[in-house]
Amino acid sequence: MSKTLQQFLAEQFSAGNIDQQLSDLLNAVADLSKNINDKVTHGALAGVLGFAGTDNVQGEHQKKLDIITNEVFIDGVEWTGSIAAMASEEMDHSLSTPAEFRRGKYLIMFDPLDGSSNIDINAPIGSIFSISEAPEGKVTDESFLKKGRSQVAAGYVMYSPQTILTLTVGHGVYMFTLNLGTGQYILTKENIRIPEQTQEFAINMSNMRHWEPPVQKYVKELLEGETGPLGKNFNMRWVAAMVAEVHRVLCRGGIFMYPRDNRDPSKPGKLRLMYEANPMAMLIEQAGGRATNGHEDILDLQPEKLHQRVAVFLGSKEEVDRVTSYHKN
Ligand SMILES: O=P(O)(O)OC[C@H]1O[C@](O)(COP(=O)(O)O)[C@@H](O)[C@@H]1O
Ligand SMILES: [Mg+2]
Ligand SMILES: [Mg+2]
Repeated sequence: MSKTLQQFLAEQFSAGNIDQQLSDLLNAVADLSKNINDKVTHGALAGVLGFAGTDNVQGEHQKKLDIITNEVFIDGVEWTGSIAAMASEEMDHSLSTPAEFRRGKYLIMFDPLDGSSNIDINAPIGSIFSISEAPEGKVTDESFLKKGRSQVAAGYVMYSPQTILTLTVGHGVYMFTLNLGTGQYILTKENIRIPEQTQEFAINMSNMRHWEPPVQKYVKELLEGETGPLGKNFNMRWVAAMVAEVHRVLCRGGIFMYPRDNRDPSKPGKLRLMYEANPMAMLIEQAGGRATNGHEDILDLQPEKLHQRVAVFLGSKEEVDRVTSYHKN
């Protein structure tokens, strides 16, 4: 018989890997993702496409779906009794659990809609979440600034031909596919392992002239293929949604890179540490891969700001080791 997400979480609870509050929270995230999936699937019919006419704290133009999915996340988790506060790409500051709901022991951070530029062209998009324990007492933005290694659960939902929820609670990586007939997430892949070697890379090549020397050198070698020092040909992919790139890496290996570049020194990379890089790094490490910022493992970085950006190199270990070592020279 196929295993549902609820059954999987009940097993993880029995094994002592998660407590009741975390189980409730993960079930709530799964439920709200079905709501997002519904809106995404209906697109123009649901009136969710196009710009909202507002900017987020990072100065990015918000799409209607960025705002709608942020509200779906808030409504979906605030009542669970599992969280003390939440933070999101789309909110300037963290939000404590409203007084009418029971305060729980966890913090959740999310990118409610990842891959915003794909929304209007009906290409893959997703949601990313990271869960850690809340401190005692009042929660502020600073309470969220803990190393990624302290996450107790992380995952993403990918809205594409299939809707897939990928999850780790620190004991391997599991994928669940949404059965649209029954509305249940069914376990479809378990104990995912990323091959150590790969011949596939993903990077936005249009930024090449802005990259730092180690990345220039590495990508040049990738492009030289079997005639270069790496001695093998590489294929390239770019979906423009981190969720889809990480999903591909988890399914068949590869290296995904979003390096820092020299356009704006105040922005060390494009991706956000707290609700993009950290949860993805936890999934990647749990699947036997590696995730660095070119210098250190992402999970060991001490965050300084809620919306901090970071360079990202993640995926098959051999290639992430290589590009990371180039940063040392
Ligand atoms: O515009 P580019 O350079 O292709 O960037 C794509 C990257 O930006 C992102 O879309 C940023 O995430 P948001 O859509 O949540 O802002 C990543 O998912 C993706 O990897
Ligand atoms: Mg994103
Ligand atoms: Mg987003």
